[in-house]
Amino acid sequence: MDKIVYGNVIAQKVKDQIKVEIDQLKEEGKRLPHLVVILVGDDVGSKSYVAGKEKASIAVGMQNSTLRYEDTISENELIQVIQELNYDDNVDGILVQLPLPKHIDTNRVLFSINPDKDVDGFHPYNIGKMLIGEETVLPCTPKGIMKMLEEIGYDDLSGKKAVVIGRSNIVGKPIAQLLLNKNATVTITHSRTEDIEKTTSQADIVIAAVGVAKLVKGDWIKEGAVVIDVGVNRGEDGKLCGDVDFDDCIDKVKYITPVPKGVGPMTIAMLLENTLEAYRQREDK
Ligand SMILES: Nc1nc(=O)c2c([nH]1)NC[C@@H]1CN(c3ccc(C(=O)N[C@@H](CCC(=O)O)C(=O)O)cc3)C=[N+]21
Repeated sequence: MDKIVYGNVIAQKVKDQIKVEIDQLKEEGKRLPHLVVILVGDDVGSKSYVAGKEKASIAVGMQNSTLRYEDTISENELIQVIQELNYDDNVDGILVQLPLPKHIDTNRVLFSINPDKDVDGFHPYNIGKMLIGEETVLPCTPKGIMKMLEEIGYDDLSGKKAVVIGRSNIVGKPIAQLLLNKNATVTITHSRTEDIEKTTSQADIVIAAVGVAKLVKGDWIKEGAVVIDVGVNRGEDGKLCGDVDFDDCIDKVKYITPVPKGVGPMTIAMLLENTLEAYRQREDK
C-alpha cells in the first residue's frame, strides 16, 4: 500500500548515490571519506546500531573505524581519544554512540568534537546554526524525517500543524526546529503534557519520538494525517516496534512510516551523507 512510507527504500537510493560519488573519488585516486564510530560499553541496542553504521559505511565504500571501549573508561580518557581524532587528517567524521555510561558527562564529550567532524550534528555550534536557519550539518534522524516528508511532497508546511511527541536533544527538539524552518506551526508535547491525544488529534503531521511502545492510537490521529514513527522499542512479543500502534492507525492516515524499515534506515543514510559532506568541506579547505 502506498500510504506506507518505506525508509529503507529511500535510504537505499541515497546510499546508491553516495556510492557513485565515492567510486568517482576512487577512480581519481583520492583519499576516501573516513567515519569513526566510538562505542562505550556493551549495551545490546547500541552494539546493533553501531554494527548497522559500520556495514552501511563499508557498503558505500567509505573507510570505517569502530573504536570500542569498556564502560570503565573515564570521561577524560574518552575526550583524549576524541582530541586525537580531531587532529587526525585522515578522519572526516566522529560519532559517539549514545547513551554513554552514567559517570560520563555526555555534553562535555559532545562539545569536545571538532564541529567540522560532527557528523551527528550534536555540537552546540552546529545546533546553534540550525536554530538560526544557517546551512549546517543536521542531526541524522531529523534530517532523515525531512527527507521522507520531501519524498511524499510535504516540503512546504505553510499552514500545516505539526505535533512532536518527545523533547530529546537528538530528535524532538531538532525535528521541531526543522519543521518550523519549513513554516509549519509546531507544538512539542512530552511526559508533562496533559491530554496529549487532544493535541495530536488536531495535527496534520505527528512525529512520535518518546520511546513508549505503541503509545499513539488511532483515535489520537486526525483523518488524513501524516504519522512519522521514530520509536525503536521491543514489544511484548520481543519484536521491534515503534511508538505508534501501526495497525490501529493505518486506516486513518494519509501516510505512515513503519518500524522497522522506516526512520531507522534513513538515520544511517543521513549519517553517510553527513560524512561525505564533512569530507568535501575539509578537502576544500
Ligand atoms: N550518537 C548517536 N547517533 C545516533 O544516530 C544514534 C545514537 N547515538 N543512539 C541510538 C540512536 C538509534 N539509532 C538508530 C539507527 C538505525 C536504526 C535502524 O536502522 N533500524 C532498523 C532495524 C534494526 C534492527 O532490526 O535492529 C529499522 O528500523 O529498520 C535504528 C536506530 C541511531 N541512534
